[in-house]
Amino acid sequence: MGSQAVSAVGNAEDMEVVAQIGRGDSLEAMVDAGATHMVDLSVPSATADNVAFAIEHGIHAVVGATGWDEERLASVREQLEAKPDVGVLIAPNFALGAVLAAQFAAQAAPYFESVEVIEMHHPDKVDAPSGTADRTARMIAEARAEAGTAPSPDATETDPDGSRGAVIDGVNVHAVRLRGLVAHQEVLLGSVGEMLTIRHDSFDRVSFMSGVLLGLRTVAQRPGLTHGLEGYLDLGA
Ligand SMILES: NC(=O)C1=CN([C@@H]2O[C@H](COP(=O)(O)OP(=O)(O)OC[C@H]3O[C@@H](n4cnc5c(N)ncnc54)[C@H](OP(=O)(O)O)[C@@H]3O)[C@@H](O)[C@H]2O)C=CC1
Ligand SMILES: O=C(O)C1=N[C@H](C(=O)O)C[C@H](O)C1
Repeated sequence: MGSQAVSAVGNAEDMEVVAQIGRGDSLEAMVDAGATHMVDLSVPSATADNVAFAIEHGIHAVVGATGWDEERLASVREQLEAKPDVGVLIAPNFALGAVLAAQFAAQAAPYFESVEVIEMHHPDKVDAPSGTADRTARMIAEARAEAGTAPSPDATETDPDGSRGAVIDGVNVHAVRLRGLVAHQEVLLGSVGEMLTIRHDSFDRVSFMSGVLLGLRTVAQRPGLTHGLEGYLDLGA
């Protein structure tokens, strides 16, 4: 993702790559190079420190790396209080279709008795479930709670090996890791006699790059923390 982003930014007429940082490199290289924006596509164990450094140095941050829970997001909001002009976008998924699919799933979720999320990725991915699935499950749970929808029915009494997946805010999330895959997600919504499937597929990592560029072009005009690329899109109510 980092290499793809460097190419995408390098090919954009209104942007310039001034520094490329990998594991073991000093973040000071960004400051020395006069960077105004940072794209973080590192790993869950590194991303929070990278963002803290960017905020401290007044650098706008577009973040695609996963590993952002409520506690970390709250910490970013707190750091931004001292830097009110700095913008941070934390986007679990930069692909437009994935952003829309999560929105559609949340919209549909209150109308079905059951809902579960299945995310499918390449086996080199270090985190499970995906940031996208985590975010989708939370959006679904919020929509169902607001509508007063009952929890999905589930008569399971024994599951010693975790076959029912992770449960995020009451929504079961299943993670598949398979060679050949890139990034895919299905939300299954069921009621008696019917099922709606909302599926998105990223077949190539190029699918994420227009979102990275949109983030870079917008983040400075949106001080504070934005969680999810949908915050920069006009998707209606
Ligand atoms: N938001 C989105 O749309 C998308 C987000 N992602 C997320 O982006 C992240 C990267 O994905 P991907 O490129 O597939 O993963 P990779 O593992 O291929 O790349 C991660 C890179 O980060 C480097 N790295 C590790 N630690 C640090 C550090 N402290 N500082 C700087 N760089 C570091 C790694 O270096 P080394 O090789 O030396 O370990 C590696 O080059 C993941 O969290 C993934 O979930 C991925 C796709 C889309
Ligand atoms: O690691 C990946 O590949 C991806 N990571 C992000 C996630 O965890 O949601 C986005 C996309 O699914 C690809």
